[in-house]
Amino acid sequence: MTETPNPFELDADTMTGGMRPIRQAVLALGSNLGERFNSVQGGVAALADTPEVTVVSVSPVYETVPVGAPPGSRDFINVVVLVDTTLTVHTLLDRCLAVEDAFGRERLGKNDPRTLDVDLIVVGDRVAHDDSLVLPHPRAHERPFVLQPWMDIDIEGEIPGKGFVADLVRDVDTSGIKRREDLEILL
Ligand SMILES: Nc1ncnc2c1ncn2[C@@H]1O[C@H](COP(=O)(O)OP(=O)(O)OP(=O)(O)O)[C@@H](O)[C@H]1O
Ligand SMILES: Nc1nc2c(c(=O)[nH]1)N=C(CO)CN2
Repeated sequence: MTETPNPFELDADTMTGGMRPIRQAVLALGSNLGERFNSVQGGVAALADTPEVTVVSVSPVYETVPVGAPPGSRDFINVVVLVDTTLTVHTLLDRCLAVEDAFGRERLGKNDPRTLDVDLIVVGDRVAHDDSLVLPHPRAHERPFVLQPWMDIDIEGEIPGKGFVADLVRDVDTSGIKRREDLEILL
């Protein structure tokens, strides 16, 4: 006889069946080398194509003065993306790195010009601190090119341990970031 499972009853199978919670993650994409907008557009499309990742929202496009980059570096194109995901944080990071590679990312010196950078800013309230991953991203709270686009699409955004994005953005200099009304990421 087959039994209809009771969805309200948690049994051992339910607990060990590999189900993972859906978390909202915030990702920041940037490019200051090559076809900057095309790389960011392609990066967002590749994330949207990822199993177990649903893109919920994409920010307006910003052109931003490079922060901490070698002299002569070109301005960045930056966007922020909100996703829902059941991937583990390390699988999500691996996917971000693979998307960077697919768009010709070369890993040269710190902050050297790059075709595509995909950073994990927060993943739910997960905290991580290992060799490959730090969450929340340790510099996001001081980066206008992350905070402003994030606030545009998530007025209640928060960096655990740092505060609300709407408050943090008031403490940074946003004079180096300009919205590109002529550009829009399409899904
Ligand atoms: N939250 C995170 N998001 C993305 N990469 C991270 C994160 N935490 C740690 N890393 C590690 O950082 C490594 C180097 O990343 P990358 O060279 O893209 O740094 P960056 O984006 O240039 O600089 P920054 O970390 O200041 O944004 C990655 O291989 C990854 O393992
Ligand atoms: N404007 C801007 N500056 C940066 C950026 C970026 O995406 N935009 N990324 C960096 C390292 O991730 C370092 N500096």
